[in-house]
Amino acid sequence: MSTTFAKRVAAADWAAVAAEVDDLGCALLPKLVTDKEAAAVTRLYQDVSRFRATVDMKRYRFGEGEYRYFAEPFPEVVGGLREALYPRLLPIAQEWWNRLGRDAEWPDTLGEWLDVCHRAGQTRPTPILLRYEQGDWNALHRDLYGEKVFPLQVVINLSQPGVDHTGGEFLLVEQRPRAQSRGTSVLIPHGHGLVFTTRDRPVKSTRGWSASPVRHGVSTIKSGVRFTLGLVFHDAT
Ligand SMILES: O=C(O)CCC(=O)C(=O)O
Ligand SMILES: [Fe+2]
Repeated sequence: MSTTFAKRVAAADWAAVAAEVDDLGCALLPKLVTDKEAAAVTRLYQDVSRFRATVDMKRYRFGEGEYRYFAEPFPEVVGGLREALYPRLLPIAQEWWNRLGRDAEWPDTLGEWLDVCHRAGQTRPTPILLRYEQGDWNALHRDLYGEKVFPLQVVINLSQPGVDHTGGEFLLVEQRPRAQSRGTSVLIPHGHGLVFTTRDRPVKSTRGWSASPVRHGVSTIKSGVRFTLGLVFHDAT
């Protein structure tokens, strides 16, 4: 079964993905979940036993909408994709830290990296299922949960833009050194992933590489409902 997810992830042109992430801070991935899987994961939202916590985004001023943190054991597609994506994102992360003169501490497999997180006290799982209804939105933010950070993450649109929802564009804002910020918006196709910068990334200037902080969010859902699966690669305190 894990080979299924590895194959889907391998279908991306990873050299092109790396180049685009270097250019824009984010890049679309191929279809990572089938329509059937997307519907099944969406349906899980109602089964509270599959989750460890629910967050009302308005209450924390995170925007409006709701999300739930998956509890272990994860649905196969969640665990399988997270594991298959990690080794593909790893060389990009390593190259970024190399450019920034930082120590790249991530081991070769997700399991080993999560052990590192756990030893540092970041023991709680971070995959989330988000639900946005009409009028909901996600404020620009960064998913940092402690000192241990993996610099890239993936979000998958379980809904079909233009059919299940209008609006609800993924937003990315990059703070450039000594300049105004740059914004990018992406309408993520049904079942596709988007890889994006979690905290900061190297940007080249005349003075060499410097780290540009990046934030992400979601524009207001104009109509319908939008469910997404968020895969962060570090665990939480
Ligand atoms: O719903 C989205 O597109 C983004 C959700 C999010 O903040 C995340 O995946 O970290
Ligand atoms: Fe996020």
